[in-house]
Amino acid sequence: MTTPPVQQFSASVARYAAFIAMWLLVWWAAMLMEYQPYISLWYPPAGLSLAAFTLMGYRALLPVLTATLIAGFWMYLQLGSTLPFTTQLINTLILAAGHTLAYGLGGLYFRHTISKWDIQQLPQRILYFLVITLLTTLLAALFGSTAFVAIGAMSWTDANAAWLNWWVGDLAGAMVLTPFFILLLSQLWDYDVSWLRPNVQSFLQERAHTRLWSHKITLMLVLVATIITIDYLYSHAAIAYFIFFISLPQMWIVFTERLETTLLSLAIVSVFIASWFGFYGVDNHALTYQFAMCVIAANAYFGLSVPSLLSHNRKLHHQTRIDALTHVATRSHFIQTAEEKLRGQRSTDFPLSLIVFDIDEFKTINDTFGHLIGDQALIMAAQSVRTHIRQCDLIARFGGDEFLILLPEQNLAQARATAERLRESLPAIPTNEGMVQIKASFGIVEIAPGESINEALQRADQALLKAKRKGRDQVVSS
Ligand SMILES: Nc1nc2c(ncn2[C@@H]2O[C@H](COP(=O)(O)OP(=O)(O)OP(=O)(O)O)[C@@H](O)[C@H]2O)c(=O)[nH]1
Repeated sequence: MTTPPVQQFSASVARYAAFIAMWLLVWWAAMLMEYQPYISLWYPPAGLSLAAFTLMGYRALLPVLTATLIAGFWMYLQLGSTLPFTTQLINTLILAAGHTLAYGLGGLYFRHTISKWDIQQLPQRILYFLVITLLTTLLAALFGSTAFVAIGAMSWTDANAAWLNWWVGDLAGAMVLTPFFILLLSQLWDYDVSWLRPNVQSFLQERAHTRLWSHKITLMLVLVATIITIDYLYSHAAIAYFIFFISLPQMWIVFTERLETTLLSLAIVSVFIASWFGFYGVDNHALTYQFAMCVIAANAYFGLSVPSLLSHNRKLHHQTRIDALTHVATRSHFIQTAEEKLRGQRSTDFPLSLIVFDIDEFKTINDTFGHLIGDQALIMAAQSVRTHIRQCDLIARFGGDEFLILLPEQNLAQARATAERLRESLPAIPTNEGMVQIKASFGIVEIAPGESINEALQRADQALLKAKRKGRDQVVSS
């Protein structure tokens, strides 16, 4: 059912109005964190604007521009400006356009790159995000300080001195808060942010430390308060640098909590750093704290990619060990295990035997009943063998319809008996022409002293060939 246009329009208006209110709230909250008039460690609206353009695309233009215009007028009101209304309007427009243009360019470009991402490319995504944030905030600082000169609120000399601090403040706001706001906006308004989510669920489920989030965040806040207070009391640069150690408990959260919790704790800690710093009202070491906020956030983002890389790695590792069709071991895993067993066997003198078996007339099964039934025959044969061998034995798919079995502590006679048992227990597969019995030929060897796995495999293959030549469905030893 499609929504009527009037309803769609009012939903969009409500969404834009709510966004503007949120932007102004964030902007107002940022003012509470100022450590000197109009100066705070960071500029949180930068993160919200970048998040809005990333999620909404060009549709964010109107609400961001409107919010920045209202903020501009609000400032004039607070300052009790006596400038004529038209001058205030033009000045505010210039300032708002600078902010909107910079974050619009950055957000739209970031949005454009997202469509090209692969789910496993988290580290590249993070790098993209950091570079785009660096450039966007630089642009915002340059546009902003130029706009201030243009409206006569700053001289070129002042702008020259101010743009760097402006940049770092915007950078801290955007770097720490953009992912948090992206997640928040997507939860409020149902934007698709699957690209933001690393595939870490299985990894997190194995972690034991989840649900202690409140303890972890409390620890971080106590550390922040202690460091800033000691820095305020002793004002030594070395003490301020300790704020970088907040990365450690933050990493603990990254590795043990969900994405939402990680981004929320980053936001809380940064708000706490800025507010605590603002509370003391000093500007000693401001840059240290600003850069610490950026570095802690960037570290946390890269940390987020570790669990996803680990789980991807685990999947690949599984793929190299387990055959995708029959779920028995792969050839490479078999060879590796067999070599390890052979080394162990040489020190203990226990026998070690090998079986190679190949399904008889498998091509005919494929050609008569189709490849899906052929696949089914491979799966059933492998599973049947698996249930008839011991826990310590290993079955692997060598390729096609050929399988290998490793039998530790079995001599040739015992291996022969095992092979006979396996041959007799092979199942029948259901086809549209009734049940068809799977048959196979077996070649067996006992690995001789000094013989390598490859040499033993070649001997077993020769025995298998003999079994085929002798009419199939039988066991031949070598
Ligand atoms: N369905 C299916 N067929 C496969 C797969 N891998 C290989 N094959 C087919 O398996 C057949 C192997 O046939 P062969 O072992 O050469 O010959 P055969 O018909 O079994 O005859 P003998 O071994 O001499 O008894 C080929 O037709 C391959 O195309 C697979 O994963 N699934």
